[in-house]
Amino acid sequence: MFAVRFDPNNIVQEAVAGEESSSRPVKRARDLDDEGSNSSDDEEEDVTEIPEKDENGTPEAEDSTSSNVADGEGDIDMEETHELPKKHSSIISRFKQTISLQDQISPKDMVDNQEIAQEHVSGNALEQIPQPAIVKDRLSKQAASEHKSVAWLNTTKIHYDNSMIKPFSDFSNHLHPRLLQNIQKHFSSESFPIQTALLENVLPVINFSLEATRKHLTRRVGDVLVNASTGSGKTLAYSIPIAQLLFKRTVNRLRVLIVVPTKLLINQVYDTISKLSQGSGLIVSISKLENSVREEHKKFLQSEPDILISTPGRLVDHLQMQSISMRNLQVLILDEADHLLNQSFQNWCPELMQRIATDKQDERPGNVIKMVFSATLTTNTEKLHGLNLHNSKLFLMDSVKLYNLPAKLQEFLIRIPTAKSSYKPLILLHLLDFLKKSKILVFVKSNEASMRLACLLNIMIGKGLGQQHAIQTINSNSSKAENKRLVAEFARAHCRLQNRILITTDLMSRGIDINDISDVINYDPPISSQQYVHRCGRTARAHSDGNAYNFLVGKGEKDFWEHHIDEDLSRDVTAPAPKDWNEGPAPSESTEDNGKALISISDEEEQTYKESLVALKDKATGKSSET
Ligand SMILES: Nc1ncnc2c1ncn2[C@@H]1O[C@H](COP(=O)(O)OP(=O)(O)OP(=O)(O)O)[C@@H](O)[C@H]1O
Repeated sequence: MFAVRFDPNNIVQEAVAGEESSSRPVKRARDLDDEGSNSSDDEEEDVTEIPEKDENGTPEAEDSTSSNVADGEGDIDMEETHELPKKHSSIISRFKQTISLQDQISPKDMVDNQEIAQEHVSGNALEQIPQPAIVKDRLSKQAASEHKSVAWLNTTKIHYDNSMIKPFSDFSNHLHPRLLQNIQKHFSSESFPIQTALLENVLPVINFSLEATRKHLTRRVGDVLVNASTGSGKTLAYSIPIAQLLFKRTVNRLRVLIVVPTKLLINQVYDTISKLSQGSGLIVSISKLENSVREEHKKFLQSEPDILISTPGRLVDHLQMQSISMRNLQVLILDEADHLLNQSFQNWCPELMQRIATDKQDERPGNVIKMVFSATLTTNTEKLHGLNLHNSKLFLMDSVKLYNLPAKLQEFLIRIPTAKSSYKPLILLHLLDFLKKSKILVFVKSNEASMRLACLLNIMIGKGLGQQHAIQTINSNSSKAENKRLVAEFARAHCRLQNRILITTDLMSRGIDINDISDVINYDPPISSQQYVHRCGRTARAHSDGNAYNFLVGKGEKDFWEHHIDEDLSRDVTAPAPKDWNEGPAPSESTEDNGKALISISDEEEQTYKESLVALKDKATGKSSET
């Protein structure tokens, strides 16, 4: 998982050189893939764990992609780079999309090619090669935005908004009484907006089918795509309908399969469904890498689960071992679907689709209800097409921008002049001092950078620069157990006396549900709008407040944020607009000029900072660091 090993000798050169060279992100995922797929999207199954070996002693297939993970930058989706035929079909598919978009352009918006041809070839005897129409800028921007979501065109859009909060008791006619009781007891008395939207649309159809004829249940309900912000309660949104569907089942058969990308998510989903299904006798099973596949195989044969939660790799193992049958499958759920669909190992998706068709002896779409959830739902036509969707409804808030941010997220842009980029760690320390009693995640571009930064901050604090903060880092030098312990400790920690800070790579950007993280700092910029959404989504969860701070060095990073991240984002009408920290006011009662306070560095501080860098180097090379 953590492929980049810590090289202490590089520690100081990179502390400075790395900061200086970071004014423009080097390589962007957007350049590689429309989806912005990136290293973190190929991470293995447990954010806190080191790659495991399978029974033969070889690394698990999922881990094979993870060697790129720790270094957030410059990573390329393995599938995109190595599977040429697939790449060709993707290019052809995009070409077709462009042609179809071009068909929608009205003649008045075309720029006359002939005129341009005249300009360029006059005096030249060569004949102009026919060119596609050039679209005027206004329309090209609009077309570009539509082009991004062209994969969603053939869906019925169901819009919802943040006002759609309802008491769960309003659904009492549609929910089994015990299920309603479980929801109110373990979760909440009110549904979140995406839950309201989904329950209103899906529950009546499920209940009608349960009472009338079950024959066409799956096709009647149709497929469900959900593009809802991080922390909006998607897990409960899909768990309630499936609990309602199965609450009165009499024979245990595998009827619901939930595929998630990480072990951590398996546990969260299992916890939710177990609480919901109390009193129903439903058998909910999980399948994950740390369990013995043979033990699981035996268990599933002895007692077929009603609901199985698995990661894709382990699912394929069970399909191949015939541990489970898809014959009675009614619902397939893909959680964090964009992440899952970016994973191509073991060809899990086509393999699963093929197996469903074979076991059900029905290859037509609609033989299983597919529910596809993400905060950054894929806009890749090819990937959605592979799911064989039928009568699909797309739940979304905004049809112009791609992704929604949590309603109560406040974003800050902290612009750092390129000349000051080598002081980034010190500027970070200023910010940490500014935030009080906070639980903070700091995202950096690589595993090594996280270790270096944590070490440097602790040295600076030790030398009297800034206040006391509890700073930890998730890194590969620690054991699997140690990383797990650190995350658990961070989740439990109170911040009454000092800030709790976890410095991490994008390993922590998905699937972490810690509701009291108050601040996320993008110390190194994310490489795509998707990554930004997931990082920021670790705070402001479940309709709580949260802040995201974006360090933007020089014009390059600011432009990148504006044109490649912000452009894809939609914010609720009541949500605060991003604030430029340099223009204040910052989230503090302080009346001083916060922007300057953050980036201005006194001579004394500069001196101590330089000493800290030397101490860091000494520490890395094994010399005594104390002066
Ligand atoms: N109706 C509700 N009322 C209060 N809290 C809720 C409700 N529904 C869900 N939650 C809580 O909100 C938190 C976030 O939910 P969940 O993890 O399902 O979000 P998500 O949309 O899947 O986020 P992400 O995309 O980041 O994984 C959880 O702690 C969950 O228990």
